[in-house]
Amino acid sequence: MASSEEDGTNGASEAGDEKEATGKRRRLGFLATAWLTFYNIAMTAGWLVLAIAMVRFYMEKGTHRGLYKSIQKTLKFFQTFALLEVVHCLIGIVPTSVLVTGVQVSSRIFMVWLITHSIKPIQNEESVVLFLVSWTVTEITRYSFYTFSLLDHLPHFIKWARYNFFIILYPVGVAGELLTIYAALPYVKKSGMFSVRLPNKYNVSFDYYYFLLITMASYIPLFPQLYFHMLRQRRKVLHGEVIVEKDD
Ligand SMILES: CCCCCCCCCCCCC/C=C/C(=O)SCCNC(=O)CCNC(=O)[C@H](O)C(C)(C)COP(=O)(O)OP(=O)(O)OC[C@H]1O[C@@H](n2cnc3c(N)ncnc32)[C@H](O)[C@@H]1OP(=O)(O)O
Repeated sequence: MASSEEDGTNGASEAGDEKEATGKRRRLGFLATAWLTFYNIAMTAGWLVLAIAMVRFYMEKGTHRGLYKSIQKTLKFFQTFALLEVVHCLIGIVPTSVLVTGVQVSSRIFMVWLITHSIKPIQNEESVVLFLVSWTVTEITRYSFYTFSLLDHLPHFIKWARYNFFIILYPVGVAGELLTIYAALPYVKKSGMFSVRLPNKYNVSFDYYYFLLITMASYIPLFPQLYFHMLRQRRKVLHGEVIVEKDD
């Protein structure tokens, strides 16, 4: 292998990467780096456990029916734990927008707790498998990307996967979520769950059925914002474009 004196490039670029990585670590500080490394390893492991459990269930049962019930505890724990990512943004230990992360995490928490946990008749819909598989592949990729980045040993495939898988997985996952909410509408309308009717002493009414319709409509303006954010990140990381993010 040519020595750095001969080509003057390998050594310089490697030194530059090392300096940038060290700078990033220094910028974060030891405690933040240690916490984020632990957090990302734990989340990678959690979503890997979920992936293995889903594959084993399907191989043993040959059907998706009952799959959600078999993995719901793991899903609820690790997806709820992801709320910490909003805190990471708020305290500034990750450079992500609070708004972007907040919308992403709230949509997941909404799907896990206010849809699939709360509306049992839709737990065996194929659309649930659609978003579960999308989420799982995405999160294993994303958290392992963060882990390897913090450890300064980022495999090229992980970096490539982080900024390419979402191109397909994001729309597929959103389709799964919207189809699941749509499948829940008849039950929500008939049961009147989570709704408050007039007259009541507070003189306030709330209809969960119409709330779900509004939530589905909110995907139209909100999802493209997240998707374009990822495309900007992709251009920045894979093509070295300098992206000046407007202050979110
Ligand atoms: C009450 C009802 C509410 C309902 C709300 C409805 C809203 C509906 C609209 C929204 C619909 C979305 C539905 C979601 C569906 C799916 O997720 S389907 C599955 C596929 N999904 C994806 O591919 C998206 C995955 N999500 C993300 O990537 C993130 O959540 C993100 C916030 C969208 C983008 O992440 P971001 O962090 O901005 O990009 P990165 O390039 O990964 O990171 C930027 C920099 O930050 C560093 N960083 C971030 N987190 C960490 C961490 N944990 N540890 C260490 N470092 C971290 C990262 O390293 C980058 O650093 P730099 O390299 O220095 O930039």
